[in-house]
Amino acid sequence: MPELQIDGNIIHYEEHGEAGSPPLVLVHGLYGESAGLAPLAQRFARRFRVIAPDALGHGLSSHPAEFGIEDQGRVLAGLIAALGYPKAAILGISMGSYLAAQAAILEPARVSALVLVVPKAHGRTSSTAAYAARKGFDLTTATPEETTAFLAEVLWSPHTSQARREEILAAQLAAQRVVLTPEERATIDRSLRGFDLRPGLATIAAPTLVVSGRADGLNPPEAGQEVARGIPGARFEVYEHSGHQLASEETDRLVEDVEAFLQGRGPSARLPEAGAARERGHG
Ligand SMILES: O=C(O)CCC(=O)CC(=O)O
Repeated sequence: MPELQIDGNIIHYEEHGEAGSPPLVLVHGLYGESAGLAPLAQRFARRFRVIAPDALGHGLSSHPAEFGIEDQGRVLAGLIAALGYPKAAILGISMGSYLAAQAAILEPARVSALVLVVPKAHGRTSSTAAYAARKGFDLTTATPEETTAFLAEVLWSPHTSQARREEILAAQLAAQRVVLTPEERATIDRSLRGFDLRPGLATIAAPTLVVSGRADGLNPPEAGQEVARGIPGARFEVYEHSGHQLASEETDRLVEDVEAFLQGRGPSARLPEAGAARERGHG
């Protein structure tokens, strides 16, 4: 499994699709990892070279004792560079959208386009921690099964059938390679405390598509709209049948919308010299 050293940390990533296709970095959500996005990555792989990293503190990447979303943003930009691309599109889901936007703010030259799915611009904590605190649920000690079952209420829209919920849950749990310890979960929670993208949003030059789910109980459409309003020229879509987790037919729509949105943005050719470095990185 490929990995690279970025800013002194090991970053594990998966790749899907043809090596010569335009690059698309796919970033997972809170407590997630790249493997959980494999079904989506494979769909984007028809048109893109999909690079799906495990973010810092997640999956098989390094688990530093402390980090923040600025570190995560730099890692995403560093990964694009280390793979030999001058720039790449980034699609982030939920927490992944915070990290993607942060990368575009800190390293604008590395980001050709942004797709922010169920984002928010700021928070005293993660939306999940805020929700859990309201309900008196301890996220740090709960098992992945307990957490997902607990979050089902806000993750899925009323349109998502019970069968579909169980299917998604089973796939997510099956894709989990690393079960986070309570300390690791607490570190991830701390990494999102007090984050505020608002001052940087106006500096984002990359063409941006923002997608919210109408029934999202974690990051509602108003949160997505705030993000879209802050980014010059951003396009904002609300998917009517989705919650925080996109409905299956609206996952199809996301793939189509993103393909259409990114089409014509210009593939980012790989730099020859950095491409050589990449081969070494694989070794
Ligand atoms: O709690 C947050 O702020 C982000 C939640 C998240 O990333 C959940 C997910 O979609 O994996």
